Amino acid sequence: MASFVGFLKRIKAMNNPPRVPLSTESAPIKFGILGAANIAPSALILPARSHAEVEIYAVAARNLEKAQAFAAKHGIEKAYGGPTAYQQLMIFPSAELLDDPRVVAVYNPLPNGLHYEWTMKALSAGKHVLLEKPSADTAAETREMFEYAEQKGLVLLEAFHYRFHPAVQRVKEILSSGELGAIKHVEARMAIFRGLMKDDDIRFNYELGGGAMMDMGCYTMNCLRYMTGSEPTSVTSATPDLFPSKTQSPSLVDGGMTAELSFPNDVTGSLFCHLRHPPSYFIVPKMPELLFKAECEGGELKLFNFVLPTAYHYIEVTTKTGQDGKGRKKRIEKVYKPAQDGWPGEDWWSTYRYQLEAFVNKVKGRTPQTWLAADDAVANMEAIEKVYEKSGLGVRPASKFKLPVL
Ligand SMILES: NC(=O)C1=CN([C@@H]2O[C@H](COP(=O)(O)OP(=O)(O)OC[C@H]3O[C@@H](n4cnc5c(N)ncnc54)[C@H](OP(=O)(O)O)[C@@H]3O)[C@@H](O)[C@H]2O)C=CC1
Ligand SMILES: O=C1OC[C@@H](O)[C@H](O)[C@H]1O
Repeated sequence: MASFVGFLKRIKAMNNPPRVPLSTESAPIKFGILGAANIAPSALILPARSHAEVEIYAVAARNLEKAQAFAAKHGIEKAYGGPTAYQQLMIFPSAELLDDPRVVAVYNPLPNGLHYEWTMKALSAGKHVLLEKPSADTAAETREMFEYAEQKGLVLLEAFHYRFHPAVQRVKEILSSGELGAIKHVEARMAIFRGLMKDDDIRFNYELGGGAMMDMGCYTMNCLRYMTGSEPTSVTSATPDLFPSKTQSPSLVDGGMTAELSFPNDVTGSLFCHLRHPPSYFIVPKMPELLFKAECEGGELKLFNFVLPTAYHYIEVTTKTGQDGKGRKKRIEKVYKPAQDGWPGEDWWSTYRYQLEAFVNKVKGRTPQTWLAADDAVANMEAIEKVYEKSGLGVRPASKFKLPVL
């Protein structure tokens, strides 16, 4: 009962976070959002409310009314709209989002296939970028974006928000502590049932970098790599469940993907992701899946809900031999707040709120509690490419955009 009440309280506070006044001592970072994206409220606008150094200042959408409605709904001062809203074209006189000198950081939640183009443009305009996952369509694009950010002295973060949550970090700590011995096998699963996502969702659009492996698969791959602390040496099998495209035959879009991987030191990995998991017995919707599991020499560990642990999660640790040397022992841990003194966090902080804390610290030149470096983003994309190559679908089409050399 207490845990159910706790769940309700966390959900309520996460969705209605307290509004803190903007800092008068440290200039708030003014964010501009590219696209009135569905994910923007959860991933940035709500988390920003409880951060004194963040102001969601501008939004740009391809349609002015949409931009204005979004701005009005979320209390955003500036709305840019129309075909040049994301950035001014030379022939148009009005300055738009990326040309607005007040915008310090850009949140890029555009479809995957547009991540590279608009991140490069944002960096070129001198903005820090919080970039949605997966970082781009290809590893080469990812590398280029991070190299460019480095060259410009700007912060670029691929928004793998789950990595900032204390529960996920606790799992990593347990696995690294040696308590369970060497990891032998890891598995990550993320799936939702068919019907939840419409067929015209950006996630099923090949040209926009669609596919389950890009969307949910990027988390599963990231999680396997993070928890093992290594890169897959090979993809031993990759089986797509094709999305029945009306415009592409044969379809190159995976509605779901199952892959088997090899990691160094004889560690094996499995991943499963599905955006339209078919019902059981043709009619019974399957439960959503959000699981990370590690089988180790001395026991096993399960983390239920590794992607959105704030709502609810549990870490189940089973040791083969207890400390007295006998039998199996099982314990459950739940970690909603950082264990280490000095790091801020509330049990209702979403993964996105923890991520925003780190992003702001980085922009402000402070050391974040944790971070995802450029190499991590590139390696994740390389591993996704390996899965697509093995599956026969091939990597997603690279962007045609090239940053003009001035
Ligand atoms: N971190 C997380 O938990 C999550 C991350 N994501 C990631 O965020 C990104 C966006 O996802 P989501 O918010 O669901 O996406 P939406 O379907 O809301 O699309 C995002 C925006 O893309 C813009 N857009 C630009 N060009 C196109 C085009 N050709 N077709 C469709 N839209 C276009 C639209 O902007 P406009 O308003 O200008 O029309 C739209 O608002 C993806 O990369 C996804 O992987 C998504 C969900 C969760
Ligand atoms: O967190 C998420 O959950 C649902 C997905 O489709 C989305 O893109 C992802 O980021």
